[in-house]
Amino acid sequence: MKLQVALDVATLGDALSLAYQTKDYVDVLELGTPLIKAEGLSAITAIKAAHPDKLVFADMKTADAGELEADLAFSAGADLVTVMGAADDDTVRGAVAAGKKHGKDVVADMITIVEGRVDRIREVSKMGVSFVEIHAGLDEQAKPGYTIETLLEDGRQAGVPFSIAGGVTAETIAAVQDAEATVAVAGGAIRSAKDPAAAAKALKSQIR
Ligand SMILES: O=C(CO)[C@H](O)[C@H](O)COP(=O)(O)O
Repeated sequence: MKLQVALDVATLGDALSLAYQTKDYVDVLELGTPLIKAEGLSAITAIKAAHPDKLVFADMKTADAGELEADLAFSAGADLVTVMGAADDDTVRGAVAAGKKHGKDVVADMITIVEGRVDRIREVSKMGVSFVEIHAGLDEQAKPGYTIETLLEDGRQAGVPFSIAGGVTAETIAAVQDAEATVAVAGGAIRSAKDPAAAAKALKSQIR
């Protein structure tokens, strides 16, 4: 299982700093959606230039114009780009077409889909995405009673490659691996730690 750090910060300076602190322990550097909105696609280019040996994940969360938006992100240097799993099928297929053109990967972000998530995961997988991100966003996580277990259960059922995002911590990462996720995404557990490098190292050390 790979470890992905979500650089959920609002400035390129903060993103470069967090990436630098955690680079020895993570496989994938994710530019969070707010970062891309704040700094633009050139932030993707800057992170890739600083870390050419890492996979750079642009969390575009594209909801329309899939081919155009994915093409822009890949052209800026992204290795992986997200499209909303809830988007129109043609949006997903468009993003996949851009991925094929660049020889890179498209990930369907299943955020906001709760009911019928496993069915939609299987549908988008047939459209050619490389894997799905089973994801509870920050707002969903803040609701009372949220547990990562609902994400893991859908991953076990889906029968396709998946990542997990939404509350991956030192306490939950072992369960994420047991569910056979291909990638664990950690944002707050690293970003909000007193020592982000130590937090990333602690997560990585639990990956078998
Ligand atoms: O994409 C995101 C929000 O839309 C976050 O990067 C992702 O949810 C990470 O969450 P956490 O901070 O719980 O690890």
